[in-house]
Amino acid sequence: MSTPPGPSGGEKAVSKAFANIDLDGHNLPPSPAPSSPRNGRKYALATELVYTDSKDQYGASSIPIYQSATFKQSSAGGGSEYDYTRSGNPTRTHLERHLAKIMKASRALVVGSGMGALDVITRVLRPGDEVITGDDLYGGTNRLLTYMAANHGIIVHHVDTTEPQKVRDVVSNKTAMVLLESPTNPLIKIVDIPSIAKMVHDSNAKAFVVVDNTMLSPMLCNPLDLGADIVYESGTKYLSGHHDIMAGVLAFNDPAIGDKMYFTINSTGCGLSPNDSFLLMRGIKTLAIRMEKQQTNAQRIAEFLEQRGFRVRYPGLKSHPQYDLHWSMARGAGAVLSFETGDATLSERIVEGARLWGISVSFGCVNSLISMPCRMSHASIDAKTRKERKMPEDIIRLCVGIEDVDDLIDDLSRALVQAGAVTITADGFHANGTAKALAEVPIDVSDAI
Ligand SMILES: Cc1ncc(COP(=O)(O)O)c(C=O)c1O
Ligand SMILES: N[C@@H](CCSC[C@H](N)C(=O)O)C(=O)O
Repeated sequence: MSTPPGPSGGEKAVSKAFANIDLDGHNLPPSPAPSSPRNGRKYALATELVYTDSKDQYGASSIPIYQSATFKQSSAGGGSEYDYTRSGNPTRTHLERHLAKIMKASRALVVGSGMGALDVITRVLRPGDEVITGDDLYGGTNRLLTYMAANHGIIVHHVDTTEPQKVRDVVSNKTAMVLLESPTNPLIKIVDIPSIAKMVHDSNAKAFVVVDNTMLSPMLCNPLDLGADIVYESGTKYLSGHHDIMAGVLAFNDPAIGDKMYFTINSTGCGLSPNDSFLLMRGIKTLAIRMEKQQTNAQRIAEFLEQRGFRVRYPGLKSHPQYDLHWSMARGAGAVLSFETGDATLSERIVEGARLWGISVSFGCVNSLISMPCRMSHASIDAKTRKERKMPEDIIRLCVGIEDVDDLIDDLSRALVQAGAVTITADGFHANGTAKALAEVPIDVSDAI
């Protein structure tokens, strides 16, 4: 891995912008609230999400959109806090400081998409470096790593990250990065982040442990507290919450990592635009209330499907084989669940029969979505690899929104009946055929490669 270049124009402007350190050692003001009210108690995250302060000349209660590419300097020597929006912009900085606070990081940076965030992170890799990652991971992540392996000389090991021993077996002094998702997308497998992070750091102090926290958001999990060096997420999902922007977020505690990532963002020009920074900032304020409602709905729907005899993957269900592990790391189960029918054509009929549930990729939005990952979000993983990784072609993913849960259940029930996935009985209806047979076999999270 390369060492970061020394600061030049743009970096100087940003280090100036990060000159204030709060009581917790965060380089954060003016955006966030003070870390604790007068009695010394920490503010709850729901409070921190909403509260922001700024030095705006008119006291604007929401951050103004500094829709300007350039900033006038007071002298020929430049040196003002901002000079050019690719290098830094007040709206983006406000958002980054707010995110650092809520992600419990010393620094956060924002870019144009979740994949953009991973691109920034993986630019530290050099030919010959090795990356260890999961066998169930988001299709776009798999695609980027495959591209890097084919074109940039990176060696990628896909292992079952639900078993830390499998990671241990491949860690070496060539390991530059261990990339984890938990829960995984779409098999909802849980990864023991603290054990893997400790083991990786003990084996190779130079390796970065990177966690994609998109499925939980900072509302439910802080991977930096669990031992990760870098956390990133797609701001397109829960953080913004309305599927009206694309964004990516990165956060770290080590200033050297932050400088390296900032250098890449400034060099490649992928920083989030002022307008999208404003929208992401607005979305974040309602994260707590959205997530609370979404996961309450998700829990009801997961229980409904399980009671009706389907095999359901959701960490809010006691039947999830890694229930305890999940709750040792997270404050909630999130709002993405998947279930199987054992028959891809049947799944297709269910998905197409839903009306309230939009057939759409993505998750974390206020609207409920239904999809077939193997044909949609994970279609970029070829069929042979999906088979090797034991990804069920019939799996249906539900991304639960904030609608009335009974309406969602009604709509899903109608789709299940219409598709012929259930048999109507005196006490309601129950999964039949392949779905029923599948549910009799408990989920084995380590059944992939
Ligand atoms: C787990 C996960 N990580 C990263 C991404 C990439 O985010 P984006 O679509 O914002 O690039 C996605 C979805 O796209 C995802 O599901
Ligand atoms: N066509 C897109 C698919 C995006 S999937 C978005 C999201 N991460 C999800 O899991 O639904 C692509 O090729 O990337």
